[in-house]
Amino acid sequence: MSKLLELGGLLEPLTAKIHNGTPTFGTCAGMILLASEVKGTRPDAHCVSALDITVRRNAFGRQVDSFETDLDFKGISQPVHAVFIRAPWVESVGDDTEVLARVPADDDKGAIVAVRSGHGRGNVLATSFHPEVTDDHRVHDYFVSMVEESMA
Ligand SMILES: NC(=O)CC[C@H](N)C(=O)O
Repeated sequence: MSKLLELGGLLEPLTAKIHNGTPTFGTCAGMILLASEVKGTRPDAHCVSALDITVRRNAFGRQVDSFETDLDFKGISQPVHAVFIRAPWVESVGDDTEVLARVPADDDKGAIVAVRSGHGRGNVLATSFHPEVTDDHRVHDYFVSMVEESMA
């Protein structure tokens, strides 16, 4: 993903736009791109460093280890059904990064799978899972609220 952005001359303007405050939501590979540190990636991969997080690519295993589960998501009242497709997880977060969801604690040690910058005020959201493949729009609604707050 970062290679294509670089080849297309988009990496620099996209990075600048995100750092200038444009609300941004990354899912899965998008989370990896937004991270400040990435484990298990190519040495020449770039990241946008819009979130102070360390992520590990393919952390839950190979394509056949893709799975679905229900998650508690901070700011959304009922559990969210989450689809993980060869997903990354977040290994650590900086002081200014809010953890919004983890996989259930008995699975994969309760790994962090949703984060937001700036403790409820930041403009950058990322999930390890793919809310765009379900009919549940609540995570997208959460992002729309972030966009509205950024314009208030
Ligand atoms: N569904 C996805 O976006 C998968 C991401 C991919 N496994 C990666 O590490 O780049």
